[in-house]
Amino acid sequence: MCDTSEKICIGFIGLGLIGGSIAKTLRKVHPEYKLMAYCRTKATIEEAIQEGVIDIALEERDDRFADCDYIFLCAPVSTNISYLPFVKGIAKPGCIITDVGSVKGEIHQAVETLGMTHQFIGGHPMAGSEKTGYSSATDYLLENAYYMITPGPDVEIATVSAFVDLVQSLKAIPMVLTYEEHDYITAGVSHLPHIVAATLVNALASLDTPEEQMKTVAAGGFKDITRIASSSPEVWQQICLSNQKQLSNVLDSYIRLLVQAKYLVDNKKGHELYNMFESSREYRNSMEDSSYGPTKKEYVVYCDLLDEAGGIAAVTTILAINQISIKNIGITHNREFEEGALRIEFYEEQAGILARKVLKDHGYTIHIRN
Ligand SMILES: NC(=O)c1ccc[n+]([C@@H]2O[C@H](COP(=O)([O-])OP(=O)(O)OC[C@H]3O[C@@H](n4cnc5c(N)ncnc54)[C@H](O)[C@@H]3O)[C@@H](O)[C@H]2O)c1
Ligand SMILES: O=C(O)C(=O)CC1(C(=O)O)C=CC(O)C=C1
Repeated sequence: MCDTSEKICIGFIGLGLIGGSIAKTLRKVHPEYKLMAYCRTKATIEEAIQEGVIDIALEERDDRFADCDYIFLCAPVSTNISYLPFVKGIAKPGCIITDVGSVKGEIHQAVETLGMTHQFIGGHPMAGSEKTGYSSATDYLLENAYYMITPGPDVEIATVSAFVDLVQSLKAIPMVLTYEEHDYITAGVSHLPHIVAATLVNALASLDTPEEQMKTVAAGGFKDITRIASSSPEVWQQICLSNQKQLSNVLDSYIRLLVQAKYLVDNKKGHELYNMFESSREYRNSMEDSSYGPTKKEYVVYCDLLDEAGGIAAVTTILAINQISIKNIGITHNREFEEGALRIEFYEEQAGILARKVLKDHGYTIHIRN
């Protein structure tokens, strides 16, 4: 589909966390591409141009969208749908319109109504964060993340293939599926957890003492499970409204499990409570690191422990002296490593790279896991 003799041109509507991360990654891996964007906030586009990520700032309904080979809709889900009539009118023949929205059913239905099924490929990177905006976007957010792709029924196979290649070039892992499958899966694995996190935080707020002692002592457990409660209300309001049916179904199943858990507590059903925690532990432990979304392999360093007392303390001290923050640390007993190795997880890719260097400089053997 794309005319490869010309520079590939990609346009964005919305340049926040996800649009910004795709643009930054494209700039890194395809420096020759022409990138253009419209963003509601003028300061954002100015920043993106200054950084060399975006070449051309566009107005909201700019004629120059007609030059694009791909147009990425990167606003909240219903807002993306509202831009379809405009992009349909402006897109040149062969231009593929894609989106990054967390729900796919409604946009595919709108695409069908508008007669755009030959030019729309739904997309959804399963990576993100509770943060919003271009300033939180990175050129590595999508790395090792599944990127779900829901092609319109009339898109040519070669065109889907070219899009899959584009996604792969961003170091994401393409997964092609139907929009119905997509919306069922994401209702369970993403939309329900956001409702659980939001309601859990709201429950704590209403249960807390006047002195806010719960808030004061809230530790790792509460914070781990509620990070995503800080996500954008605008983005999540639209997701919940858009995936209403599937979300309502998974909420029903979840509420049944909560009612069951209350019954086990109320009736002191020790054996059943044990089973509940045992089965959740088994399933959770069976998940791969690579499915942890933004916790990328690059953020994890494995190193052999030197044979000395206080081995872990020595490593953490070296990292602390170099001002490298650790997210998590522990010994891993994996067949890949003969004796077991220290697994150190970092918040950022850069921290992992620096840690590898300083630990090597101190004589540690570093393992890269593929
Ligand atoms: N946040 C995540 O973790 C995540 C992950 C994958 C996909 N998504 C999806 O990506 C999309 C964008 O989310 P985000 O996290 O980047 O949000 P964000 O708030 O960081 O960015 C949203 C962008 O859309 C623009 N925008 C908002 N309303 C607009 C309007 N009415 N007209 C024009 N532009 C408008 C904003 O200016 C901003 O550039 C959403 O559809 C969301 O479902 C989010
Ligand atoms: O890691 C996070 O903060 C996210 O919420 C990312 C997350 C999710 O896993 O639910 C959020 C929305 C998406 O559409 C995809 C990914």
